[in-house]
Parts: sequence; C-alpha cells; structure tokens
Amino acid sequence: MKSQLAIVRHGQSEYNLENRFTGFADVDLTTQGREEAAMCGRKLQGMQFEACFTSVLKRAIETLDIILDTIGQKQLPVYKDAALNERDYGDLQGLNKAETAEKYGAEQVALWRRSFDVSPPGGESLKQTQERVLPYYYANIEPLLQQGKNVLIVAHGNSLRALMMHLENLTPDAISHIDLLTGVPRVYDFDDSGKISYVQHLTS
Ligand SMILES: O=C(O)[C@H](O)COP(=O)(O)O
Repeated sequence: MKSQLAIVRHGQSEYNLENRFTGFADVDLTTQGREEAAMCGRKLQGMQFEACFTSVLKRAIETLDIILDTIGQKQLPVYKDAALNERDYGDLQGLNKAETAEKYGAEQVALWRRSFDVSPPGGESLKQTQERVLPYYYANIEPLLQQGKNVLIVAHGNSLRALMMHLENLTPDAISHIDLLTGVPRVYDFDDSGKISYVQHLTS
C-alpha cells in the first residue's frame, strides 16, 4: 500500500536562539519557532495523516500541536515517547556552543555534535540515539506505513538524523554533513512494496 511519512524538526527553541546545547533540556519554542511550525503546517496542507508521533519534550509537542491546528487535523491520535527525544547532550546541555568550542576546541565539539559513535560528556552518541529511535520506529511507525497509513513525526535534529540514516541508507560519514532545519518538513513516499520512491524537502 502506498503511504507517506513526513518528518519535521521542531521550530526554533529558546536554546537554538541562544546557540546553546539543548538535548534533554525541556525548553520552549520562541515566537519565531511557533511561526515556523505554522509555516510547516501550511506546507503540509492537503496531506491527510492517520497518526502522529513526537517526543516528550515540549518544543516538539507544541510544534506538532501548531501543525495539526494549521492543517485542521487535531482529532488525530498523537503518540508521545521519549524514544524520539533529542540525543542527550549530557554535561553540555545549557552551554553556549561557541564558548564550548573555544574551551575544548572546534574539532572536539564537531566530534561531539556530528560523529556517529563519540558521545558528548555524560550524554549519548548518535549511535546510542539511533539504538532507541529505530526500535521504536520499527515497532510503532513502520507497520502503519506498511498498512498504507500516512504518518507525521515531529521530533529533533539528531533523533531524526538517526532515523534518516535508516530511511535514506546514509553512512555515518554522509549523515555527519546533514543538518535538519527547524520546522522544515521532509516527506517520504513509500510505494506498494514499502520502498521509498520519492523524498522531498519542502524548504520553500
Ligand atoms: O540539542 C541541541 O542542541 C540541538 O537541538 C541540536 O544540536 P546540534 O545540531 O548541535 O546537534
């Protein structure tokens, strides 16, 4: 059965605006972040979803709520799970990214942010994030897509990059060069055999 999956990184958060590591820190969206969520809804206008998934962090939950309100589908079932949380940035959470690079070196910070299997101090590597994201996806989301149901996931930069590695068969090196913009939907079309036939990044 054909189906579509839309994935969206939450709108700009307060820590995104202040260039701070966020991770599990449960911060609010900014006004711009709420506007990005509404813009995302307008881009998804016309898609009919059967189920939505998000993390237990309010920046993602509120982004999803604004999207559903914008597309008039607030009646949909929403499943919240910590498996979709942003990667845990551990001891870096709340620290300014530029100041952290000055203190530990740009190379070390780049490794903590974009390597696959190096964990930030006290936090999760992308690999560890993937080890909770993919089992959740296989158990709860992939079956719906195989039944021909359209699904919307609103989560975080790294939990979605972990999922993208699977969906787009990306290597650790390839994913290290990919960032997800806040509030910009990426839509996957699945064909009757469950293979991805088309990917579109609705930037404009
Ligand atoms: O958790 C955060 O700091 C951001 O949402 C993602 O951060 P990163 O792009 O530095 O991994």
